[in-house]
Amino acid sequence: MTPLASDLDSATTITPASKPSALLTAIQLNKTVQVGEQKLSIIKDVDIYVNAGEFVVIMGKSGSGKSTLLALLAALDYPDSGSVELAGQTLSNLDEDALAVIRQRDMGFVFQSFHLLPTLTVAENIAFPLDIARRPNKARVNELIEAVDLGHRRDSLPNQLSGGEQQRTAVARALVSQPKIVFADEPTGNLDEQNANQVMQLLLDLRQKTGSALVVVTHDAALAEMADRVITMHDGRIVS
Ligand SMILES: Nc1ncnc2c1ncn2[C@@H]1O[C@H](COP(=O)(O)OP(=O)(O)OP(=O)(O)O)[C@@H](O)[C@H]1O
Repeated sequence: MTPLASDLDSATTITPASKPSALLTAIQLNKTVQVGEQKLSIIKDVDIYVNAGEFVVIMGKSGSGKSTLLALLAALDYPDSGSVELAGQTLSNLDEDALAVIRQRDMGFVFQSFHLLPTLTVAENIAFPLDIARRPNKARVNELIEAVDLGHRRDSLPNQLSGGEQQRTAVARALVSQPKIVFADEPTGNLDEQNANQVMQLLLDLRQKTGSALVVVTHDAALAEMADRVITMHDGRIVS
């Protein structure tokens, strides 16, 4: 049977070779905020890409726009203009419900202030991304609890944990569903040096096992040395 023209079209356009190779691509991102009567431009013409499995660090002075950029890349905030694409899907024009599905399925998050659910135990917090995606997996949760060395605290609530233990829980939660990409905003910012090193090492070890890409905003030069690529921001722009 002769193929229809539309079949030929789709066969020629959806080949792996024709897809962009980067996992995450942001093009010409701009973001302004209203401060009193003034519109302040805080992200300016930012182009960025992250490859699958890559570890990218975003550095820059306080106020340079790092956290805002991370929020735009993770589709936690909308740009004024420009687009963000994850695994070939444009995020910038999806509604909140569609974004929530993508965040659950493809993304993990680690924040400076841990953001654990206060009424859930360590084990329940770690299981949460799998449970809300209706893919419960006890064995995987147990594996992650052991990997972050919290077997003895699995039934504790977050307020019964030290800062390091809370962040180790958050790291396990971020990676439990083997997301395509993990975003971390100052993940070691609230920890002493020893705990910071331990949390970072766990994040890197787990990321290696899952193959997830990792984008980290940090002031930590030691962390930047471990990255595949360091992006430096100044006044809302990428300068290197
Ligand atoms: N909602 C907002 N309203 C007004 N100004 C904002 C808002 N969000 C961010 N800003 C400003 O935008 C700039 C960039 O902020 P952002 O938090 O992204 O910087 P940062 O590089 O992450 O800083 P830090 O290292 O201190 O966390 C700052 O000058 C900040 O004050």
